[in-house]
Amino acid sequence: MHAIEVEDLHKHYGSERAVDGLSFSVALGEVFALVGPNGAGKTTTVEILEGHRRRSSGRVEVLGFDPAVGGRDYRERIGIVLQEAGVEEEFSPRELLRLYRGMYPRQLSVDEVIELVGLTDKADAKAKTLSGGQRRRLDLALGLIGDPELLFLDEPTTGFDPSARRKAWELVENLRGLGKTVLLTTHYMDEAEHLADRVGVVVAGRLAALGTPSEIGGEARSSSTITFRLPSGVTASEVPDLGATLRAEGEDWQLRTMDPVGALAQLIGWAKSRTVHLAGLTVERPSLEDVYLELIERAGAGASQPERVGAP
Ligand SMILES: Nc1ncnc2c1ncn2[C@@H]1O[C@H](COP(=O)(O)OP(=O)(O)OP(=O)(O)O)[C@@H](O)[C@H]1O
Repeated sequence: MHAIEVEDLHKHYGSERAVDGLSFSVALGEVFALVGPNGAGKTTTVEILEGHRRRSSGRVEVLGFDPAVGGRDYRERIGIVLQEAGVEEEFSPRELLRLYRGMYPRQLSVDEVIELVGLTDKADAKAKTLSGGQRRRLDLALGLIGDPELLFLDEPTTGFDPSARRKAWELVENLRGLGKTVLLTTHYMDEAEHLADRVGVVVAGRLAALGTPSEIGGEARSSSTITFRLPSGVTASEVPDLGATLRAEGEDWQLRTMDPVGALAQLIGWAKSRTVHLAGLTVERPSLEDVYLELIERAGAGASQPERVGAP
C-alpha cells in the first residue's frame, strides 16, 4: 500500500491554477521531498493532503483515507509541522507538549520528544522567549508527540543555523529509521538530496521532474565540467581537441563532457608536453541545485512534459 497517492490533482483559486494536474505517490516508510520555486503550489498540495484545504478535482488518498473527509480518525494518524504554527506564547515547550499529547490516542513521551528535537535546555522557557530556530524545533516536537505514521514537514529547517539544520536532518533520519513516512517541502536542494528517497520538482502547479536525487537531471548529472586557467601567452586555440567546446568563463576556460577521464588525459598530456601550468584545474559534477535551476528555467520556458524517472 502507498502512504500517499495523488492523481491528477487540481486546485484553482478563481482563474489561478495553483495546482494543475499533479500525480505522484509516496511509499510507506519513504521520505519524499516536494521542491519548487515560490508559488509553485507545494503548500497548497501539502495542505490538501493534510485535509486543511479542499481540492478542486483529482483523487487523493493518504493512509487509505480521503483527507477531505477523513476527520479525527485521519488526523490522529498524521503529524503536521506548518511553516508558521501559532502556539500559546505563555506556555513552555513541556507544557505545550503535555497539552497536545492528550489529544492523541498514541503518544510519545514528552521527555523523549524534547530530547529528540534538542530542546532540553529550553523545555521550561516560555514559548515567546524562544529563538526562531528553537520555535521550529518546538513545531517539530508538537508534530511528533502523537507518534504519527506520516509526518508532513513544510520547510522544516527554514531559519535554522547550519548545526541546527544538521540536527534536524538527523531527526528526519531517525524518523525514517522508525519506519515513518515523511513528506517534506524545502527550498534547500542539499536538504532534499540528503534526506529524500525521492524528489518531486513542482513548477507552476505541475511536476517538472520526479525521481531519486541522483536520477533527477538524468544525463545532465552524469556530465562533468572541467575548469582551468591558461597562463598568459598561451591561447585557447592551442589546446588540443578535448571532445567538447571550450567556453570562456571570466579568466577561466570550461568544457562540459560525458568523458572527463578522456578529456583530462588529453589536456594534462598536452600541458605536460608543453610545460603549461594549468592553474585552478577542477572537475565537478553538477549538483542537484544546478540541475534544479536548469529544470525550472526550462519548465518556465514552456516545456510541458515532466521528466519522469524511477518508480512512479
Ligand atoms: N488562499 C489562497 N487564495 C488565492 N490564491 C492562493 C491562496 N493560497 C495560495 N494561493 C496562490 O496559489 C499559488 C501556490 O501557492 P503555494 O503557497 O501553494 O506555493 P508554494 O509552492 O508553497 O510557495 P512557497 O515556496 O513560497 O511557500 C500562489 O500563486 C499563491 O499566490
